[in-house]
Amino acid sequence: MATLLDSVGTLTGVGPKREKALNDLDIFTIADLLAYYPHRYQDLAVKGPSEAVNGEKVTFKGLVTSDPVVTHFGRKKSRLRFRMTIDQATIMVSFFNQPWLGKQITMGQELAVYGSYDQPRQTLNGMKVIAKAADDETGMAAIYPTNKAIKQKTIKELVDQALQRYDQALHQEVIPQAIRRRYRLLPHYEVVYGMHQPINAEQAQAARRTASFEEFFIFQMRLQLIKQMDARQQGRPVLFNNDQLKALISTLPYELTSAQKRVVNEILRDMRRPLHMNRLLQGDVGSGKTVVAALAMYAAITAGKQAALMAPTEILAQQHAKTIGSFFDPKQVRVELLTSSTRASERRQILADLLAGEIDILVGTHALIQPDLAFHNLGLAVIDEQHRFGVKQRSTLREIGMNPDILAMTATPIPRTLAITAYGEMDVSVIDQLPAGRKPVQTKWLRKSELDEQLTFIKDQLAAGAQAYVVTPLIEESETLDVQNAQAVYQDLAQTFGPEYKVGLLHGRMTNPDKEAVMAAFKANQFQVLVATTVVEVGVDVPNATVMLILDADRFGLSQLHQLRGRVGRGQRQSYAFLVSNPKTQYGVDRMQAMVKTNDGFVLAQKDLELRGAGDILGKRQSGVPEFKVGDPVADMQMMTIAQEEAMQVLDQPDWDQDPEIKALVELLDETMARYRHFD
Ligand SMILES: Nc1ncnc2c1ncn2[C@@H]1O[C@H](COP(=O)(O)OP(=O)(O)OP(=O)(O)O)[C@@H](O)[C@H]1O
Repeated sequence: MATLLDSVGTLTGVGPKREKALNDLDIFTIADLLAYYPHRYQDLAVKGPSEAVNGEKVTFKGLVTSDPVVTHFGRKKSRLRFRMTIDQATIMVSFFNQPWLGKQITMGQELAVYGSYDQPRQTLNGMKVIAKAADDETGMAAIYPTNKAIKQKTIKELVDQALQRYDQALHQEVIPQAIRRRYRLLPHYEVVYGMHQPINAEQAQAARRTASFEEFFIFQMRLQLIKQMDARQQGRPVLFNNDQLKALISTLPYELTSAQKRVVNEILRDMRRPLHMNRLLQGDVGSGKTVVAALAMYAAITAGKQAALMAPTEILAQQHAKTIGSFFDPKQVRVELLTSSTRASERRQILADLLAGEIDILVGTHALIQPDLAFHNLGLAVIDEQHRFGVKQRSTLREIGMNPDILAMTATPIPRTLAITAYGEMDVSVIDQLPAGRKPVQTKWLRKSELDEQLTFIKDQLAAGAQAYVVTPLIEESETLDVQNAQAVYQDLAQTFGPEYKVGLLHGRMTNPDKEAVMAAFKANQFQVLVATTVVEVGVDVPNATVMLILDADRFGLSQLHQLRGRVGRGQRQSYAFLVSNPKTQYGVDRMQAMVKTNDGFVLAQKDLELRGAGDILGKRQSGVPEFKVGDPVADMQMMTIAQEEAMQVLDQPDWDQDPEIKALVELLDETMARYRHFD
């Protein structure tokens, strides 16, 4: 029987070559083709000049009342003009650069022309001649996104063919009726027809609304299903020793904040359950995520398991290994660091000890997900700065790591709706409180001309024993220029602050051991000013630093600026962030003002989301936010939230997939489930 999962290759006129071209547009099945919606429409409804609006695109139908005249200008440009009488009115029609039309148009002919209407001049700037426009014809011509190998016309014909052949199948529903009623959504076949062949703009819009919901709903059903399957599959409780944990907590140099205590409990509850943990730990910069991770790892150790922590950069891996090591008695808990710069002999030893179960915690970078690396008994994997690792790495981790519990940490506050899109399959814990005694960072925006004055202020801070970061921006994506710029700033400031104070330099072109050496020296206060490119962006922790000076601050996104600012204000002293910039646009001004106004990462992330979109918050390359074809998860946040809630409720019903009414949905998800099983 024909189903929507048939290959597009089954359509007439689709040979192997065309099929390949369709595949390039992500069209594999009939369902994909029918979900390949137009991105806009041309209103082809025939109108008279009296109904037409100036500047609007219209179709006029009338009699050609003059011979068409072609005028050439230059070598390639031309204009074709003729008069047309429509009802009682006469207008002039022009076509630019289509001289061949002159041969097809003759005086006395009935003609329909689509174009844009200039009312004061009574002219129509023609775009296309419509062959057989009947008076009663109404309609919108769908315009599809295409590639070189596939033309508009081809897509249109294939869609028409599929609509005819698979009409029956379109009567199966994607969204359960109760949900459709609740949100006044259209039945599926009306959506498909309304998207591809709408009669008017209103119908197209109504179809798009339901189509967006369908897309979100299917997406959420997939995520929630994955979550369910994830939870069902692994059933190994981590039976930790509460007394040992309490003992460790009592040795910490500070009291945990109540938010830290709450999330530790959330994590421990997950770990103890015979289900697989997949949890995201969110906390604003400096909120104290590291100690939470350390406690979770220790819990695994008391249960006789190992733990791993993956960081996005070597500097961070190094720092984490140190901090985490400092929480434990080295005789009881062995922490090792493994990065790509670990020496071969040392690496071999680590691998052997890891397999023998002699290492309790392994901290590292991507170097941790190598195929030759095997744990004796990995119970928990902590992934820092989650969004820099993709879903793929997460599954590799599964493959090599015997499917441990996963705790992902991110310092980038993610607005809730974005979180349910990017991390919908994870449970989320939020540390929404900073350790006591922190003074909010004072942020000031200054023009370049005011910089010298501030340097004096910074000098005073250094005199009081504090340290300062100076950050130089990315210049037009060129690392060489970045480095040159950072070097120039470095030399400049070495003059300004020297010889009393020492200045260091850190940039992306340095080798990892060099970077580490610089960071370690800065942390040890061997120099007081660190000039750096954005390599210091995430996670670096030097509590004695109280000044963050960011040059050309308008080149950074809000979330990035907030991350940078988060490098200071980590100790008891008052800290300062100076944003130096002369923004050229209102948008730049808005961003500087937002930074001055609030210290709340969530507020800024929300603002960034509104101003720049999701990719910028989560990092362009690995945003983790899936692309949507029809719906816009930012503009339609509320709809996404509803889709998630409804999807969860559907999945809560035991035999939801037996409902014959939503057969189309079940079929779509079957495929996902199969694919997912294949990964495991
Ligand atoms: N409960 C607490 N009381 C006092 N200080 C704390 C507490 N928890 C953590 N700290 C300290 O706060 C600083 C920030 O902690 P941590 O480095 O874990 O932050 P983070 O959440 O990882 O932030 P970022 O994402 O900015 O790196 C550290 O110097 C840490 O020692």
